[in-house]
Amino acid sequence: MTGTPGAAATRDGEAPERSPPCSPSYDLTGKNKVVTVDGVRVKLQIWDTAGQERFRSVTHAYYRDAQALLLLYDITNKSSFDNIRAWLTEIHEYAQRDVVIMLLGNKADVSSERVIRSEDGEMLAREYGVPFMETSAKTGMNVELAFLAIAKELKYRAGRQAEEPSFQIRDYVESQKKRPGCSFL
Ligand SMILES: Nc1nc2c(ncn2[C@@H]2O[C@H](COP(=O)(O)OP(=O)(O)OP(=O)(O)O)[C@@H](O)[C@H]2O)c(=O)[nH]1
Repeated sequence: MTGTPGAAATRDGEAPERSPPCSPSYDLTGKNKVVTVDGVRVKLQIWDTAGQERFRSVTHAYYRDAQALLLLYDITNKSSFDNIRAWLTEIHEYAQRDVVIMLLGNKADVSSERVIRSEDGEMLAREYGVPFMETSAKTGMNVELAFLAIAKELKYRAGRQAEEPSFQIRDYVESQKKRPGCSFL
């Protein structure tokens, strides 16, 4: 799932299935996930696209109707990071205009093999105006937060009341995310 829309989330509907990755302890791309946001259960249907080696063979139908796309790169793999721009261009062309996009730099636990600095991820995210954080499917760092932030955004959009203060997903992620190297995950 690296260098690709790692997970596309819709709140309901049909979606292609794909086996989840086996070894990491936390699954970024399980099929369904229910997240409780302010007492409301938001069901996310999640599907994983092919990896970078199959870049461009992914049918647009995979993400055309998605309400949210998690774009993952691997912090130990430069080409996965370089692919993100191409994906953002694709998404701009084919995805829903108001799709929620989040950029994730995964494998944050393997700092010894890091080739992409956090700042590079942050800069790219800023350029495209999307929230960013580093994650680890192995330790679970920021994994729940990624889904919670998406669920909060989708819930906010679905039930927005005029007097309700607006939910800013980027501010929320910045305030909640853990940085690699922090002793508390
Ligand atoms: N250390 C570490 N390993 C990870 C992490 N996430 C995935 N891996 C490992 O990286 C390898 C590839 O994981 P996948 O999730 O299959 O990668 P992928 O990019 O989805 O692969 P394709 O979608 O099939 O191209 C596996 O050996 C995983 O166990 C992580 O956060 N930390």
